This record gives sequence, C-alpha cells and structure tokens, in this order.
Amino acid sequence: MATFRHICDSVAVITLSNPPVNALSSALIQALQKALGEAIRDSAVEAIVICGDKGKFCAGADIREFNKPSQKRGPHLLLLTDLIESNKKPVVAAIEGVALGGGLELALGCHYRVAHVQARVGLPEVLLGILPAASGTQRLPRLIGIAAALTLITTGKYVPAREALKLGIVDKVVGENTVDEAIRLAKKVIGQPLGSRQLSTLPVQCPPNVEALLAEAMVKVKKQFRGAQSPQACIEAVRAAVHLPYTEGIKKEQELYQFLNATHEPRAQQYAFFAEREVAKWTLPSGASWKTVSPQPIHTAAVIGLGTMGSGIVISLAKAQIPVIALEKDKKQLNIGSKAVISLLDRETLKMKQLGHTEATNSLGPVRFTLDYGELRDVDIVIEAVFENMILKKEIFRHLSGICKPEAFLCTNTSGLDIDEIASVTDRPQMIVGTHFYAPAHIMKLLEVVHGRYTSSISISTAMQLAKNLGKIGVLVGNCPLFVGNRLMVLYLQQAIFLVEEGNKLEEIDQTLENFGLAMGPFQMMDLAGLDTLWGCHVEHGLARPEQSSGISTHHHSSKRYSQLLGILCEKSRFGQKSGQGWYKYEKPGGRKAMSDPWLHNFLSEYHGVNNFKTQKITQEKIIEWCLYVIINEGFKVLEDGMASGPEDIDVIYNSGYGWPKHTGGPMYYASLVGLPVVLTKLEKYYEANPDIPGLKPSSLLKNLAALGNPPLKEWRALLGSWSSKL
Ligand SMILES: CC(C)(COP(=O)(O)OP(=O)(O)OC[C@H]1O[C@@H](n2cnc3c(N)ncnc32)[C@H](O)[C@@H]1OP(=O)(O)O)[C@@H](O)C(=O)NCCC(=O)NCCSC(=O)C[C@@H](O)CCCCCCCCCCCCC(=O)O
Repeated sequence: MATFRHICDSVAVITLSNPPVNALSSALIQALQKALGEAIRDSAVEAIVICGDKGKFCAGADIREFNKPSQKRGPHLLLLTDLIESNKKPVVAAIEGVALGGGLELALGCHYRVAHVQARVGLPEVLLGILPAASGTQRLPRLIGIAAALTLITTGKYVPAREALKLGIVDKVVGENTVDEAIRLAKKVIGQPLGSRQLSTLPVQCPPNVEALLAEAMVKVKKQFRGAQSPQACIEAVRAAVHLPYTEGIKKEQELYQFLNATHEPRAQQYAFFAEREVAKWTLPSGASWKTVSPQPIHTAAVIGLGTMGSGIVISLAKAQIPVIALEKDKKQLNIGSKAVISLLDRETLKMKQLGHTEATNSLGPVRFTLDYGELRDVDIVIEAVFENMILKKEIFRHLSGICKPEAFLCTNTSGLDIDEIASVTDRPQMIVGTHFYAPAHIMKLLEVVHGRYTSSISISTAMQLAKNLGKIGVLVGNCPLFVGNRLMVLYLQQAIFLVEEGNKLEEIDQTLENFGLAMGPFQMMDLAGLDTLWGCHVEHGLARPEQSSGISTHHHSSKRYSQLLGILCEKSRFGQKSGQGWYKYEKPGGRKAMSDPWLHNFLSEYHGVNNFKTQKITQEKIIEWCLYVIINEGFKVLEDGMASGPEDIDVIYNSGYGWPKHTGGPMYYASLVGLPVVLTKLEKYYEANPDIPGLKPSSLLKNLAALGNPPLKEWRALLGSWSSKL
C-alpha cells in the first residue's frame, strides 16, 4: 500500500500504491495515515511529497468499497486532508495521470500541487450519485471561486493540467519528472509560512451576485440531470461554503452525503459505472474472450459514404489519429461530404486548442478524399456508412472483396440490417462486423458491435478495441433485426404514438418522460431522428404496412396493432427537425427548438374522430409504465434470445446511446428498482387489455425471475441456467 521513503535532503516521499488507479481503499487510507504520521514525527523530515505509483496520482475513493458498512471503512479521508493541511511541514502533491474525486480532495489538503502536463483533475462524484465528501465542496470554492467550483462539482468534468493551472487548482505544470519537481518545490518552501496555503482557513471570494449564480446553477442542473438529486446536493454544499465557516460547511457536506447515500441513486450510478467497464470484457460462447484474443492493429482506415454518419465516423477516426481515406460515389457528393468533414475537423481542432492542446493541428489524423475504390487496397479496416439499403450495401461489399487486402476488416455501419446477408456476398465473411454508430458519430459514446454468424473472434476483438481507441463504449450484440438498442426503441416509440391516437397530448407525454429523466421525450426524439427514417424502419421490420391509407381504418398488420401516423406525417412532408415540421414545428428546417403546432393538434383530433379510437387519457405514472415497461420487457426477450450477454449490456446501450437517466442505472436496473413482480403484474394487465400489442406480452425470463421474488440484477444470470448468450 502507501510506501514511505526518505530522500537524503530531508523530504519524505509517500507513494500511493493500489493498482490499477491507486483508488483510496480503506487499507490505502490507513497506510497513508501511518506513513504521514511517521513523516510528521520524524525530525529528519522537513517536507513531504505525496505521489502515485505507476504514473497515476489517484482516481479517488475506492468505489468498490462504497457499500461496505461504515464501521469497516477505517479512517475517513476527510480527517486525513485536515491532518495534512494543519501539518507544519509543507506537503506537496505530485500529480501524474489523474487526481479525481477523493484524489483531488487529498491534493487540495496539500499545501502545493505540481501536475504533469498530461494529468487531469476533477471532482466526478456527481456522476456517481454523491458529492465530494472529503472537503472538496468546501476547499475548492476557497481556491478557485464559486463559479468555477460550481461548474467542476456539478458537471464532474475532468480538467487538463494546463486548464487546472489557469483556474488555480495547481501551482505548476511540468513536462516531465513531476515528482522531482515536487521535491524541488518542497525543499524550496521549507520554513516558509503556510497560512495562505491552508485552504480551509481562507475566505470564499464571493461575487456580489452569488445567490443569482447559485440559482442559475440550480436551474441548469435541474434541466441537465432531470430527476437526479446529487447535482442539487452539490449546489447546496457549495452554498454552505458561501455562507458558513469551514467546519460548519463540512458538517453540511457530510449531511448531504448521508442524505444522498440513503437514496437509490449512488447504487444505480455506481452500477452504471462498473457496467460500462464490464461490457468491454466480452466473452463468446466458444470461450474466446477479451483476455484470450488479441485485436489486430489498425493503422489506416477508410470510410465509404460521407453523409451525416460517415462524416462523423471520419472525425472519430481522425481524433484517434488514425489516417482515413474518405470515399464518395461521385464528384458532387464528394464535394458536399468533404466540406462537411473539413468543417467538423476545424471545429474539433478549435475545441482541442481551447482545451490547451498547443499542437492541435497535428493531433488529428490525416484525412484524404477520393472517388477511387482502388485507393482502399491497403487499408486495415473499411467502415461502410452509406444509407440503409441492403442492395446497395451488398454491391459495395462485393466490390470491396475484390479490392481490399485479405487481412482487411470490413465493417458496415447499419442500424439494423442483417450482417450475415451482407457477409454472404464477400470473400471473407469471418471479417465482416456490424458497427452501429450513433449520430453524431464523433460525439456519441455508444458503438454497438454486431456479431454476425460468421464473424471471427479476432474481428470482434479488433472492433471492440477500435471502439476503445475512438473513446467509445463498444457493446457486443447479436445480429437480430434492429440489433439491441433500436429493437427496444421502436416498441417504445410505438407505445407513445398509440397514446396520441387515444387522445393524449404528445407534449405531455414528452414532458412526463423528460421529468423521469430521459434526455428527450419520444416525439422530440422522433423529430430528431427523422420520421421518414423511422417510418422506413417500421415498414422494413413488419411493424407497419408500406402503403398509406389516410382516413381508412386499417390499424392492424398481421393482427398486430400499428399506427399509420408516422406514414401520414411523412406523406405531408413532415419529416421532423430536418424539414422544419414533424410532431412539432421548428423555426426553420434544421431548427432545434420544438414548438407545439396547432395544425398538428387539429389534424390529430380529426384523425381521432375519423378513426373512432377509444379515448384513454392516462396519468403520468401510467405513461411511464406504458412506454418504459415495453423497453424492459423487450430487454428480457433480448436476453432470452441470447442477443446480449447480460442486463448490463442493455443498460449501457441505453445510458450511453439513448439518453436514459443514469441515476436509475438503465432500464434493466430500473426494473429491479421498481421490483420485477410489479413490472410483471403491470405488463400482464396492459397485455390483457391490449392483446394486439405483442410488446406487452411478458417475457418468460421476466416471469421466471419474478417468480423468485426480486432477485438482485447481479444474481439473474446464476439463477437462470437456461439463459445463454448466442453471440
Ligand atoms: C481513473 C480513470 C480515468 C481511468 O480510466 P481508464 O480508461 O484508464 O481505465 P478504466 O476506467 O477502465 O479503469 C481501470 C480500472 O480501475 C477501476 N477504477 C477506476 N476508478 C476507480 C475507483 N475510483 N475505485 C475503484 N475502482 C476504480 C475500474 O473499474 C477498472 O477496473 P477493472 O477491474 O475493470 O480493470 C477512470 O477509471 C475513472 O474516471 N474513474 C472514476 C474516478 C471517480 O469517479 N472518482 C471519484 C470516486 S468517489 C470519491 O472519490 C468520493 C470522495 O469524495 C471521497 C468521499 C469520502 C466518502 C467517505 C464516506 C464516509 C461518509 C460517512 C457517512 C457514512 C454514511 C454511511 O455509512 O452510509
């Protein structure tokens, strides 16, 4: 654990050591306390440096210990920060890699902070459903002021060393030998007064409008993290720093921590944190896994199609410094596509510069534009991103087979087409992988990696590693229609449309689901995705008939209920944001601000009358059940079919790709919060009343689990031997 050694010139260096990220476990805190005590008592020691082993200062409290009973936790980190600060010998933190959460709080207890240029600091506790509870909410505002502290504490944002220097969080940034520099600084300040370096003793510099600032932050977090309590508690803790002396502020911090800890949010968010890491550890039924199969290196890539998705994918690759060849089918499209890519590249370069990367122009991989397939001869991977058309995709893959080197991986960016059918026209079906990016592809974190029947484990390993290199979360899913994310999503959207057919207001449905915490309601989401795209998808996957029949009562397709509304709106050129009108109207085509549309309301009431729909106004609680329980139910069906490895995969897909509120853990975790028997009973009731909606028919897996009570999600797999991955 913490190691303690003398440096000849009277500086003790204490190294935090708890691989892989030097998280502050009880044992490490105890060891650190012991090492500090020894250094303080040792008269030969005149200054102390705290650093982290293997180039990482500290990633904060050990999250795995959060559920440990408090009596087993050992000394509180808070006491340690006070011990350090009140020590008469100067203490310098040498920050390499990361100083996050409790790691930064520890550094704030030190009198000085030296950071390596590539280090990042931050207080991400809010993202774990808690707040910085070892004095971070009290010391940081005293160091950098209220406004900057509020931003850091309520967003959990990681700040690169240069920005941290500008903010005043660190005293010095160095390019190398951080520990040596910290030792030099420690020696230099021996004997100097430490009063001004003891943050707890400093006043908080408050701007005159501090209350307005706090109120503004509150409005912002209520919107940004709808339904979550920790961001609001963070603001309350900072407010305490403004109004109360340090010790009182600390009491408030602890009170708020305990309040949050008694809610479900910390457990849900921490589950989501580990789930994100779990999904990277893929295993196939054959036994091949992330541990046993090495990915192939990707030195060069090509992207085919420079529409919205293709352009975003090019930027993602360039950001990961992978040289890209970007191909379009004709001069006109190449011209449009290359302009879009260059403008996005410029924006990314600017962003990187603002983040303090001085050589930003050199830090994006080169992009070359071409019309010539021959240029793809030597690339390591091709990602095809043309529009969703099987015939076109097959033609491209047939062509690629003849051109690309035999070792090249061929990926298709599709949101639901059959990977095996595409693979069947190639000379290398084992190297065909589905890579379902989410728009905008250079920003969204999720990448569904689709395993086709023939896809080899090396291809999977390579695609999963590529996801990581692109800074994305790769989730391995099976090759079922619409894959996992969209398979659940179409049912949810359909449920929302049925509610509108039954006389409910779409704005109320959106608002209810946003209040639940979803990033946007279903109708706003449809407008963003494009109603034409969704309609095409409904038709393609048998959820609706292709032909339109406005006004005629044909609301069933193969005895399943479906709605014609999407198709009718498309017929009227209401495609959503892109056409300036869809479920809502927008200030212009491409506009973002959704406004209620009186035309649509008139149209809907006529439609309702002509089609003789039953009127069924439902409560907010029922809107949530009706819309969200189909996601959960289909999630269980996905597990039954073996199309995802576990409930964690579904939760990660929803948290990172569909704006599901992480403070509920994800749809599957949320089901366990509500209680599986409750979810089942509600689904049974809704299905009985609506036997023409198969999405409501409870899955057998859900039934089997609910029969066991409400077993914790972690036990689902063990309890049901029959459930197995078919990836
Ligand atoms: C650090 C990272 C940036 C590294 O990223 P990278 O991509 O390199 O790697 P991975 O993310 O894959 O991580 C590698 C590996 O490490 C594990 N891990 C990472 N961080 C932690 C951690 N903090 N704890 C444990 N494990 C961690 C990760 O799971 C991987 O493991 P694997 O097995 O899969 O290899 C990145 O990981 C990152 O961003 N990490 C999160 C950093 C973070 O969020 N830190 C904040 C932690 S919370 C905190 O610090 C709280 C503090 O404010 C202290 C509060 C004190 C509270 C004490 C409670 C007493 C209160 C008294 C009231 C009592 C009430 C009661 O009893 O109930």
